[in-house]
Amino acid sequence: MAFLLKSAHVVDPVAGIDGVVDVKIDGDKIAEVGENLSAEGCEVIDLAGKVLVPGLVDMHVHLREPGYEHKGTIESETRAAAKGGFTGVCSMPNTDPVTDNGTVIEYVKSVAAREGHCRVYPSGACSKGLKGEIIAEMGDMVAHGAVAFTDDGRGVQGAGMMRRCMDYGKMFGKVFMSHCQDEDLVGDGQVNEGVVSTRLGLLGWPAEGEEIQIARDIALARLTGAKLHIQHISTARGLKLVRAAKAEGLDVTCEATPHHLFLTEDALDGTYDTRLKMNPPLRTAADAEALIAGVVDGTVDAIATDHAPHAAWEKAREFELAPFGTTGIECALGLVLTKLVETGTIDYARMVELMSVNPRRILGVEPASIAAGSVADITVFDPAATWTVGADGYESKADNCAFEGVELTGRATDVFVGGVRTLADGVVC
Ligand SMILES: NC(=O)N[C@@H](CC(=O)O)C(=O)O
Ligand SMILES: [Zn+2]
Ligand SMILES: [Zn+2]
Repeated sequence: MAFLLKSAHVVDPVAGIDGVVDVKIDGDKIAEVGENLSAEGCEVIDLAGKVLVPGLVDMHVHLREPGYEHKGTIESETRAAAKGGFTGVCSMPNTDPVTDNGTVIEYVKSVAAREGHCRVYPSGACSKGLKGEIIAEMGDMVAHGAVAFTDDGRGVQGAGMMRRCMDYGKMFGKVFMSHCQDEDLVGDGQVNEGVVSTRLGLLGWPAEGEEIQIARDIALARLTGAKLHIQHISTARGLKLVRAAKAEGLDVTCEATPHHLFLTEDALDGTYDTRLKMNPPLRTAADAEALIAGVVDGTVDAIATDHAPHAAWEKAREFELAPFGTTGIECALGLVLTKLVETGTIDYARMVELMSVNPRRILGVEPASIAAGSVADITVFDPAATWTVGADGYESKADNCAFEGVELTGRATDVFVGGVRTLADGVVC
């Protein structure tokens, strides 16, 4: 199938484009980029007023399948990804069975190939069963297509175990993605430890419970030479550790989520809203400010959602009993456009780095560019579309979105994955 995408404002910092041009797709590749391209043999899509960028990749997503299909499925959550403007997601291994061997990787891939609405890049566990005791079948998982190792949902608790995982797993060349949470220190912590936890009478989850493992894993990356990526970073001091590691020349990257950038613990005050319960917890305004500064100065490499669907009945419990996690993949682009681009904090090119170029690079998956010969993974959005999160429901099976009710400007309209249309004028295909 050939498409001529006409008159969009194309932004691609890698190809060095920032202007109105046509893009021709032929089969799974971009055939031509330029002015006034011929429409012969093409379905023409007029994108005047829209912005066209290399396909967005969310490097931190919980698809829940296999095992937790009551929360979400590969079909429903990749549908949510397409609606949000994403061409690919990295799936997390805290499934049941845990994604800790090649067979489960193969299962995720095969369901995604059959039912998925975007590319799925599976991550594999560091340890069997996420227990932190025995190294998972890393080589087997990589042979079947795992792109990264992580025990996300938990951190690897033992420093010696993490060192052995890195020492062994680094030969496969994949990145180690760390969920930093010292379980001994965090215990049953529910929300950020401080004024708000005291006022709400909830057990505190101290910043140090995250920072200790960030520091530890940076030290272990130095010791072993493994590539390290810090997941859902949430504190100012944690970010400072990453900045110092980069200055030292270590191969260390990090991601921040929209909820840690744009929400703070203050949102919890007086609400006990379980949609605002997640790991790591919402932190202070000073932490969020520091993260945004990191997005601007390059310390934060990627914006990833940690999309974590849960069933309504699971979240409709007392705060202490509700599971941790918020959905976010359907509103992430709108949030970044509204809160970072419209405000002049970053430009479109930086947004593309954070949501497309860097996630692909860190995961080591095929790059996508708006250039002839590149794979046709493309995201198109209307920067002027105003909408309210959750007002027309969600494509995700879950509705535990921390941003429900927030008014945004900017929304994905069209998505192509390998030249196949997965979102057409706002409707998932
Ligand atoms: N972030 C969360 O609060 N929850 C995630 C797990 C995780 O990312 O650690 C989940 O699987 O629900
Ligand atoms: Zn996590
Ligand atoms: Zn996660």
